[in-house]
Amino acid sequence: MRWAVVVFPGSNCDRDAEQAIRLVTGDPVDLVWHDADDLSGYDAIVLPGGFSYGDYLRAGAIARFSPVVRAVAREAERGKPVIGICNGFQILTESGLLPGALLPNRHLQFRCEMAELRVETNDSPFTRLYTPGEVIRIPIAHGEGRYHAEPEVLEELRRERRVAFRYVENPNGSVDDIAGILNPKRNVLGLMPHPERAVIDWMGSEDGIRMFQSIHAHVEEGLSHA
Ligand SMILES: NC(=O)CC[C@H](N)C(=O)O
Repeated sequence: MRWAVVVFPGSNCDRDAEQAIRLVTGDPVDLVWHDADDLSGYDAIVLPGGFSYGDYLRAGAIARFSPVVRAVAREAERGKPVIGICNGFQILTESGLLPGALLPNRHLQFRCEMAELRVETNDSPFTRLYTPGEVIRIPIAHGEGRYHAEPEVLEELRRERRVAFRYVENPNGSVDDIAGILNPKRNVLGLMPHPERAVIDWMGSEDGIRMFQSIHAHVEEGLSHA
């Protein structure tokens, strides 16, 4: 399988994601500039963290107009796994691929620290190698990570078990302690914590490894049945 890590002007976790995926899966990974309008050659797509367009207006609000976002939507529609990490999550909500919005942290501080997350479902291509209820450690680094959604949307997320991760201790004021959510088809995940920063012992946690392994296993299974 082949991965695309999309690079926007201002992305700064693209190389970390690329290296983490290579290390964990051994798969080929391409860094793809945001003016690409065709991602059909890729099996999994990563929107990495950073400050696309300097977070001007609102994080992700300008990046959503990049040509690549239409290509991401097309591949997501075809069922390919798309993971938006931090700024990638912000771009996914701004572009309507995931519901809700990411607002400035309640305390207005940028938080860069280890976070404990509860895995809420393993029914997704991103979480199949975790155990529901398991607590994992994945770092956060954001200023605009407070997840917000209208009550009807929250109700739907809960009913459809589309909250993938919750914070054990809420670091930013996110509604319902939400750290990551899935789309209705469960092939698009947005999460504020950074799994690519938790793949080697010296990083303080290796709990991100299984996220990339999960995606790899999901895609390879699909390819072997194709
Ligand atoms: N590491 C990230 O992607 C965080 C940056 C993000 N734009 C923010 O909310 O501050």
